[in-house]
Amino acid sequence: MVLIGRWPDPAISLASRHGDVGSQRRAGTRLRPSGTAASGPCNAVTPSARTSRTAAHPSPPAGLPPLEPPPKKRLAVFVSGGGSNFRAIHAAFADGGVHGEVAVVVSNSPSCSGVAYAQSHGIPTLTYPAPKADSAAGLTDAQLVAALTEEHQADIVILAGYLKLIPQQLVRAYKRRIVNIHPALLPSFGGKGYYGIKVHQAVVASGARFSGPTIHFVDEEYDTGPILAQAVVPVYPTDRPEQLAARVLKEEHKLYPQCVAALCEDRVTWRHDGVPIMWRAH
Ligand SMILES: Nc1nc2c(c(=O)[nH]1)N[C@@H](CN(C=O)c1ccc(C(=O)N[C@@H](CCC(=O)O)C(=O)O)cc1)CN2
Ligand SMILES: NCC(=O)N[C@@H]1O[C@H](COP(=O)([O-])[O-])[C@@H](O)[C@H]1O
Repeated sequence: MVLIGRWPDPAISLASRHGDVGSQRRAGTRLRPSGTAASGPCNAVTPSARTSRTAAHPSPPAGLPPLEPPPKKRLAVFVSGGGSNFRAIHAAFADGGVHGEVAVVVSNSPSCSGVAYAQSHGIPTLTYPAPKADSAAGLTDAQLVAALTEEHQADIVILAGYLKLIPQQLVRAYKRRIVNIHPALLPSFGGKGYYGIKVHQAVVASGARFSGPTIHFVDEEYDTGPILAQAVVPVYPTDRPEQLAARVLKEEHKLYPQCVAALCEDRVTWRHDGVPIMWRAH
């Protein structure tokens, strides 16, 4: 796998910048969970972030109360099927690798295994939109926004294999706080009709030699929001779509938890022209 990233001046410290994620809810400045200034941008966080977080909890100056870590970011995760990306993110939270927690899971398919996994771990679940067959069973757009902002107090929204359009009302309520994972290198092979195996069928049919996951911020259309991170895998001319899907999915499960960690630790800033930059914890 080859990682592609932009490399502005690594000396810039993120500690003096405000991330968009979570700054709406916090008053004043707080020590970031890792307690360290970020160093250099990346499109994926290296495993060393975990050790730097351990090393970075400073002992308070004599006579002062111990520093309290900031509250964990609360995530709303949207799924439609197996939820393998949700499980990868949840596992990263469980081992303390990411300073966040899943507050609620939302699905258009209440019987999908992603919902079953959430319920087996005591995570509340919501249905949006209502399944066609039973319109009484799901939330309206307004009810969804109220549930996430008031009842569950979600800081960040994560789309993980979710197959329905996120409504304008939610996109506006969570400006620069909703991300999605797409199994191809956007802007290619994205948009309405490009989901699941259909994406990989199109990539193989095109003769492209590379593919890989894209993590992007969500706007009001499918797959057109600003790109946060990508990873690249080879596409072989002999590949069947299922083989490519498995190769890409393996990279999804590495890249998404790293991006979610950066969002939870306020290590994402925005370039003047609206391009997001993910900074590596050192
Ligand atoms: N407002 C946004 N909502 C969603 C986005 C987004 O970028 N902005 N991303 C999608 C995820 N996605 C690709 O990453 C995607 C999902 C589904 C479709 C699609 O064509 N869906 C079909 C219905 C499929 C079904 O019901 O089984 C359709 O709309 O006709 C395209 C891209 C999640 N939401
Ligand atoms: N356009 C959206 C899309 O195709 N998403 C894709 O659905 C697959 C299943 O996700 P999951 O195993 O996390 O449910 C994943 O490959 C994800 O990238």
